[in-house]
Amino acid sequence: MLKTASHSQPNSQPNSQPNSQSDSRPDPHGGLSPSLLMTSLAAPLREWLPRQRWFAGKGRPLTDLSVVSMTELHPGCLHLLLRTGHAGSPEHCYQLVLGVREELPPRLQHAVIGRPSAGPLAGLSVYDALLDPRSAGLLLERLRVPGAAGPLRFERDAHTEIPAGLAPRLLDGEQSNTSLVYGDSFILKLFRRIQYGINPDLEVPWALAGAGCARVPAPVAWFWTTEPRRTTLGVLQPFLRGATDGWTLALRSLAAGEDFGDESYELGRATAEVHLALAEVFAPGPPDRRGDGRLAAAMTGRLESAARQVPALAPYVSRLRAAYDDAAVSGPDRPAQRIHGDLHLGQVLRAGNRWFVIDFEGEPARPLAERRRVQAPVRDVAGMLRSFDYAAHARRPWQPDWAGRCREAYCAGYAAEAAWDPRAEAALLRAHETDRAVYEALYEARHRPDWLPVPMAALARLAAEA
Ligand SMILES: Nc1ncnc2c1ncn2[C@@H]1O[C@H](COP(=O)(O)OP(=O)(O)O)[C@@H](O)[C@H]1O
Ligand SMILES: O=P(O)(O)O[C@H]1O[C@H](CO)[C@@H](O[C@H]2O[C@H](CO)[C@@H](O)[C@H](O)[C@H]2O)[C@H](O)[C@H]1O
Repeated sequence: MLKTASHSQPNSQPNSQPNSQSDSRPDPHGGLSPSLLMTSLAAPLREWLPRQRWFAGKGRPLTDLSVVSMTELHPGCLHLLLRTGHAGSPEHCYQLVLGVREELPPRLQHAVIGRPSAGPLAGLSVYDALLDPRSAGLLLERLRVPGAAGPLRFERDAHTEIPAGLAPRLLDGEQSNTSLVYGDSFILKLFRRIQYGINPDLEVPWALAGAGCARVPAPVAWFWTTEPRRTTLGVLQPFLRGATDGWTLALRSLAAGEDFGDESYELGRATAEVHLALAEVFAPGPPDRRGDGRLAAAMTGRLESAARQVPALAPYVSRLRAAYDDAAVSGPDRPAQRIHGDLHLGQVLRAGNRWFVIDFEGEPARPLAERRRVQAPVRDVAGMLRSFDYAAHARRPWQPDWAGRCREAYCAGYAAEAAWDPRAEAALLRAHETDRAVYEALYEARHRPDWLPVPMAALARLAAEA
């Protein structure tokens, strides 16, 4: 049984055994060194990367591109961890699965990355192999039959049956990562922007499943790399067939002029249930001691850093600081605990009449260590409240009353389950909402500049009220 792997003891070495899929040939890359590979790939990748939704360096010239690790998954299919650098910014690392063919058939034209004009791949077609059903199928096979390929390790929960040959399809829609759905039975999420270490999107659902929390789909297989250090790369979990995400449901409700109060109330209950389970399985931390000003200082630091990257924030900085200072008053110092960390309507799925919570990665722009830290549970509440505001903005004209009713109902549902009401901690909630909107401004500026006005409108409001 492989259940002892990366989850229950995230800092221990896993038990994976090489199997028949492991590369046993003396030179798995056929003489292709990473630097030689980049003589072919640098030019097409410079064009292609900035067009990807998950690429966090939009609008900033790419100064460096280098290979962190390179593994042949099967002939003509390379797994890459790629380091990117931008002048004056920290480096990022991305996961790519590249296919190489002489000619791309028409059905794969949408996956093309480029046709290198130099180096060992000159004249060949390079493409995103996750869009190729053959490579996607072979990836599932790797997970089904645990083992190693170069530095990559594939593991699974031996108790869950994963049938062979499930047909893959790429999940369409807006995503920060890339997900493949297999036979409507499983969904594999490949993390695109990689931060070294165990990803909370594997760690947290695994722990919650172990504690019997039925609000979260449990991981059934996963893969990770040993290079440059142990890092989660992808997670397979059951696909909730026929589920609809909260964002889609909220927009439908707005379009139909309907109330979303009952749904919001149930969502509040589901959030509290997950929080209670998290408090049970992960050790709590010392409360945010608001009185000592550390919380306000941390939020102010994030605001100032975001304002350096998003100039539109600058006019609001001094007023927004006041919202943080307001929170730095004495109040119930609730213990900090592991939370979702990036809770919004896109992270909740309703299947049947039940809400599920997914995507425990936390805010992708934050350092991994920070995302795995204990935080105030009110932060997740603030995230969802912001999401009602996003939905209300997505429908013209802006519908603040709809959002207001959702907020009240959501908090009431949370209070019914958690036995404390987030609304009773108004200043703290407001500070977290502001901090969250600052994060959103940074996220939108980097990934979806057209959406920047939504968090900016909230920040203008919050600043005016401060
Ligand atoms: N277990 C699941 N069952 C059904 N759909 C899922 C499941 N997990 C994720 N999804 C779908 O995939 C989308 C993206 O998943 P998510 O984990 O939020 O990825 P990302 O972090 O890349 O945004 C979700 O909005 C949802 O529509
Ligand atoms: O991709 P993730 O789900 O990990 O989260 C990131 O992308 C989200 C957008 O897809 C972003 O969420 C923001 O936009 C949503 C509407 O599309 C809205 O419901 C959220 O409230 C808002 O924060 C999220 O912040 C980001 O981390």
